[in-house]
Amino acid sequence: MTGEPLPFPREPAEPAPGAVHLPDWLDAAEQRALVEACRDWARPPAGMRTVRMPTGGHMSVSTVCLGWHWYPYGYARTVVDGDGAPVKPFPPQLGALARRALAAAYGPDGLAAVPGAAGYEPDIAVVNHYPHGARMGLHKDKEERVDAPVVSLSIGDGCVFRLGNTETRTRPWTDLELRSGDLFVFGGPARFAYHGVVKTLPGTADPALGLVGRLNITVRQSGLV
Ligand SMILES: O=C(O)CCC(=O)C(=O)O
Ligand SMILES: [Fe+2]
Repeated sequence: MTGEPLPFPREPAEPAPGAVHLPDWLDAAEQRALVEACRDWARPPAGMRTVRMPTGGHMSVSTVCLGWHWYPYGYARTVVDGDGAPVKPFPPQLGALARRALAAAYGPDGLAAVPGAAGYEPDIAVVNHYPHGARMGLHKDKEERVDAPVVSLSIGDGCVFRLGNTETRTRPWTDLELRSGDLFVFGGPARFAYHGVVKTLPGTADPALGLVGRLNITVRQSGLV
């Protein structure tokens, strides 16, 4: 897979108003650095764990949060559904990267038109690891109190990402492939759209990343104090 020419160049796309996909936004060195950072963030205390849902089952992804700890369904400063430790701090470099991401996605002149984009002050990162076979059902990121965009970075195996609508968990939706290094932003009218991961594409990552499965980092602004 890796190293072979792609059948066609992947172009920037706006699959829905406010939702922007920039393929290959992170270079190889940035991806490797984020993989290393994720390894550190994954360590206990307040390390990576699978989230237990109120229905009793566990999510198939493993998750670690920075800044604020997400649990179903809220944010806390400690791992209230785990070891109880204080959540690791949100790294300022991730904030700077996310601001660059918004400028790239919307263009310097487009930022003003997207709520919360121009003065983006993210304070949460949710890091998900998808082992082979993991997926994420359609959901909204709705525990944040403000409508500032969500910045999503994908590393490792590709996946089929489903962007739905804001009203229902049903069609219409758009399926797109997110690959290692891709940036996906959802803000504006797409900020509270349903979305999920239908499946990962095992074996599609560059082995040099030293990563099994897929990593996704979403950067968000909580609006919490
Ligand atoms: O893995 C992805 O691309 C999406 C992750 C996601 O939707 C979430 O963490 O809320
Ligand atoms: Fe989400």
